[in-house]
Amino acid sequence: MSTVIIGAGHAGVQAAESLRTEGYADRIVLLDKAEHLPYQRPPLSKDYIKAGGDPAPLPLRGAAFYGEHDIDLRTGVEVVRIDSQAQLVFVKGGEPIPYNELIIAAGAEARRAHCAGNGLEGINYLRTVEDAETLRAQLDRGYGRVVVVGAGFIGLEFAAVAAQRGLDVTVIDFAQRPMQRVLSPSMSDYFTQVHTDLGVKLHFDEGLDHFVGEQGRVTAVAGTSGVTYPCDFAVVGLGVVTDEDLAAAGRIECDRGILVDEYLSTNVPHVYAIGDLAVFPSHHFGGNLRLESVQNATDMAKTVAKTIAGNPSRYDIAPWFWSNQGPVKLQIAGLADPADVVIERGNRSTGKFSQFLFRDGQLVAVESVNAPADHVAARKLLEHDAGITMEQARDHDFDLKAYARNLSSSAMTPS
Ligand SMILES: Cc1cc2nc3c(=O)[nH]c(=O)nc-3n(C[C@H](O)[C@H](O)[C@H](O)COP(=O)(O)OP(=O)(O)OC[C@H]3O[C@@H](n4cnc5c(N)ncnc54)[C@H](O)[C@@H]3O)c2cc1C
Repeated sequence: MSTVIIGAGHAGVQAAESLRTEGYADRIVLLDKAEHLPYQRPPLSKDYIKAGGDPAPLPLRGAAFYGEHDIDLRTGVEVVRIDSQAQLVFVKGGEPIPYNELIIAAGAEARRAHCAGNGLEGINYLRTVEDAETLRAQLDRGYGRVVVVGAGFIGLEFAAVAAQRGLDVTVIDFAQRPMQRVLSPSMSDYFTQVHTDLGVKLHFDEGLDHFVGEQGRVTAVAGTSGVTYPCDFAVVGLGVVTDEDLAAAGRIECDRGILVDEYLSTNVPHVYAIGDLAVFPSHHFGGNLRLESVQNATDMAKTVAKTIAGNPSRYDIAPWFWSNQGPVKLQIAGLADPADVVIERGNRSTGKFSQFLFRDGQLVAVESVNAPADHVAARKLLEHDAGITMEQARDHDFDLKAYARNLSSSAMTPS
């Protein structure tokens, strides 16, 4: 008997560990096409590219961990095909590997810019440690102009570091405001100010039209408004795409990711999908959802491990996320919608506050700025479906921490 895991990222490594924690005693084979010891991605747009940042990517687990847990980690091994009838995975240049249970945890790739000039030198993405190394080398010069395409989390995290390191930073996005897809409008406004204070020039309603180059290297980014932004290099942060080919060839259903049910099972028996590539039914969202976060990857991994170890478990967790941008640690619990009613606690002028978001009178999300205690309390509330009322949120004497503490406790660790 064996479980094969495709992808040794946050989801795959956690799944392997959790299988052992849950008492799974059979063989675990963990495959990754990257050559590295599996590493953490979030620092790549944060501490790793700061001045004097970590010399090497932070490993997800120490090198000894895999042997100690009898996990057969094979790096530099790319899965090229799944035969779900014969229960085999085919790898590049190697023998097919049989499985009894298969977990697909292959993550996602940075979405490429499809426009004229996209093959020029100096156009960068930020997903892997190789990408981060290239960018770090540019940042180490400590000067120059960079244009960031995309005001999402990764683009803005990079922009903040680059500005703090003395570069001239411009960000363009076809959206109307920073992190539009995931933040309330008033929190976006706050981040506009944060980045402006750092010296970042933000241009919204400005799509990427094409890249301009000389002698094979990018020299400017042309926006859809007709304005051209000169640069020495560019960073593209347009989100991610999942590789559906691998799954589709194995007759596994996909729709902008691999479709799973609440047990994280695909339509094919004994095949599960977790992490960035899994599209799952969410009662917190009220529909199908695909999330790109460490919380989602690790919690899905823990859930699927329980099921495979003989304790079928549903995945139904209130999502949470964090992002570091300049002086701000943003933490989000739940999922915001632009139409939500916002109640602010704390004072944004102090740089430490939270926004409580209500939909139809129910608490649905909390966005916290440098307020980790609020975030931890919010996660507890949302996890227990024990939202506070709008009156309580407005009442600054209401003791949120005490209220959350009194809810039956569950394992929670602030990131
Ligand atoms: C720069 C950056 C900053 C981020 N910051 C944050 C943050 O602050 N907070 C947060 O919550 N999230 C953050 N994220 C998102 C978070 O890192 C992802 O949600 C998380 O990595 C998803 O884990 P995963 O295991 O699903 O995918 P991944 O971590 O992408 O792992 C997938 C693995 O599968 C391997 N693989 C793919 N295809 C194959 C194949 N065919 N054969 C073998 N191996 C394969 C890949 O090499 C990879 O190692 C950040 C991401 C990036 C890139």
